[in-house]
Amino acid sequence: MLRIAVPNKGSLSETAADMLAEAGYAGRRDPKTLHVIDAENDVEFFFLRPKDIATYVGSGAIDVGITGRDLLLDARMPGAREIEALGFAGSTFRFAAPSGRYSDVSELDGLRIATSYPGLVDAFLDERGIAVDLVPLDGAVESAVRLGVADAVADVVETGTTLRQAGLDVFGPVILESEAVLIAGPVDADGSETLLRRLRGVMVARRFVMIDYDLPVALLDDAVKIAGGVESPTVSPLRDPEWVAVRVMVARTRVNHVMDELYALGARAILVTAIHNARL
Ligand SMILES: Nc1ncnc2c1ncn2[C@@H]1O[C@H](COP(=O)(O)OP(=O)(O)OP(=O)(O)O)[C@@H](O)[C@H]1O
Ligand SMILES: O=P(O)(O)OC[C@H]1O[C@H](OP(=O)(O)OP(=O)(O)O)[C@H](O)[C@@H]1O
Ligand SMILES: [Mg+2]
Repeated sequence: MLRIAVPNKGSLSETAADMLAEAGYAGRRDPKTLHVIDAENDVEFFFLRPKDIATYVGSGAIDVGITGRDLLLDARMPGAREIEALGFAGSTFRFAAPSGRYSDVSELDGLRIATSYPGLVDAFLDERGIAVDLVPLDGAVESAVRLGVADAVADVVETGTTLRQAGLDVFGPVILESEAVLIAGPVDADGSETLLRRLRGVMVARRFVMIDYDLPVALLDDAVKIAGGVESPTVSPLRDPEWVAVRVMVARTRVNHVMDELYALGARAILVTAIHNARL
């Protein structure tokens, strides 16, 4: 059985569980459940703290897992590696301090830096020959400067709201662009390819919709320039020989622009439908 680690709580847990459910796996009904056997799919799930998942996977105790790229690097487990970005929980990892206090990371030498990702920050600063006094905290790191335990922080930034509310601004280079990732251990486990293919199918279904429309055949080349599909649009004849029906996948984020442009070109009966799953 393939052993899969899934975040038991925090920002990653809900979407990770949703993706696995969409991929056809059995979930858990009770948030306190730590272990689920899905015999039909020949996998078992271990619900673990996201911070610990790279440790389990890197040691080989669990075959694959869902965690954050930042958490994977923070764990510094040589046996654990990213095999696929999963397209959710996107964030950047940044240094921040009271507005205008520092402009470059080199100014941090000898200062106190609060973070809940000491492994990640240490590796980044080490590479640049900067020695700081790391203050490891569990969360709400943005308050550490105001409360006087640190001169600057290094933390997850998504919208920047938490930083702004704490009177902090980012400075220096982007330490890391992070998102949720699928990780694997030192050996390729049986069944991990199937899991990966299923999760890719779920990502396609989340990212794309299907557009169908009717179009005068003379306009087909122009229409394909607007929406070319993943490989090539499907074109079917209509009873009227001057017209064709076209079917094409479009990124969800672009769908309204594409509809506007196709309509302006002369397409009619434009219909958008959801994709529930896919294997490309
Ligand atoms: N606001 C956010 N936006 C996007 N990703 C986030 C955000 N906060 C945390 N993450 C990501 O979630 C992962 C951390 O999850 P974890 O559950 O350890 O912390 P958390 O979501 O802050 O939960 P908690 O602090 O409630 O325990 C990291 O990969 C991090 O980049
Ligand atoms: O840029 P923003 O959109 O404000 O998001 C970033 C914040 O979100 C997370 O905090 P969370 O609420 O998980 O609390 P924590 O710091 O205790 O982990 C993260 O640790 C940042 O503090
Ligand atoms: Mg948090």
